Amino acid sequence: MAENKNKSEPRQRGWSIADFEIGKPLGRGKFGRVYVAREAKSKYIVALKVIFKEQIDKYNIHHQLKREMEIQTSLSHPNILRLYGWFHDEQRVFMILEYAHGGELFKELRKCGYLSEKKAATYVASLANALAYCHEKDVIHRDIKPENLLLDHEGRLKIADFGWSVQSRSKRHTMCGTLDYLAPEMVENKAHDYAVDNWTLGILCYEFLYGAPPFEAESQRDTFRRIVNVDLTFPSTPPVSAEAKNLITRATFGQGFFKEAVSSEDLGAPMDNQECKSNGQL
Ligand SMILES: CCc1cccc(CC)c1NC(=O)n1cc2c(c1)/C(=N\C(=O)c1ccc(N3CCN(C)CC3)cc1)N=N2
Repeated sequence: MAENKNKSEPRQRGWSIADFEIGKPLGRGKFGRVYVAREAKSKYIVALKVIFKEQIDKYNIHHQLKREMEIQTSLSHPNILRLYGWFHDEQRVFMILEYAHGGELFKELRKCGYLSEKKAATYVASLANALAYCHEKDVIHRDIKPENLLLDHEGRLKIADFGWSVQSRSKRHTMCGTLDYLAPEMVENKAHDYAVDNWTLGILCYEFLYGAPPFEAESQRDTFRRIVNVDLTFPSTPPVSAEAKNLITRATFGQGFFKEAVSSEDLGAPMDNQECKSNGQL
């Protein structure tokens, strides 16, 4: 992001809309629009997300927006869209986002119908790396879908829109002493926290390779039923390797596998009682 000519001097004042030349609109979400913009001094290209405060009040999304900005500013990974900073005026909140020149991944998917295994594998690997990074920082995105994936000028995948992400409660999940007396839902709860994103990896891999998500159905009710029954079928075309099908199966059916395989490191290493007492946390 733009820095003062004199690198050593931190920016004296916050950003304001006067610092930016606003370009064409890139899209609109439920709560605001995103424009391509250029920082006037450095000519650095960014995406400026504009959210009207009356929308924030109307939908009561102060906490969600605050959480989105805190989480996304704390993340720095090649496959996660950067949030460089933010500012506000009387009516609006502005988020200064990394500009992804390649646009939305789902448009590429809709244009091609489905992707080659090589390209799908590249995207799934990027997603897995980004999600592993998020999970190490106790962040769960929870809304990974093609519409929230962008491409940079080199075609590199960028996860955007952390509006539904949460900071997992894992700190309080660090187990004190033995797991032996914990109820299944406690043991599974922590493991399931992250599994929601891991499940999505399998769904997206399927959609990259077949052009549609695996549990699509006429009605939401039928989709729900297919998901809970993990009603996973592989069409005969396009041809997909056994390895790819295995990855999808393990990421979805793997839920059962995942539960059985939950081990202590998934739950945060047990702390000895002394540390627990000092932290006063479960
Ligand atoms: C408000 C819009 C919105 C709603 C909900 C979720 C999201 C995250 C994806 C967003 N977008 C968002 O936050 N965005 C943050 C962003 C961002 C969107 C973005 N780029 C683009 O949207 C874009 C679109 C098309 C494009 N071209 C299409 C035609 N091609 C020939 C040339 C390239 C080039 C760039 N860069 N940072």
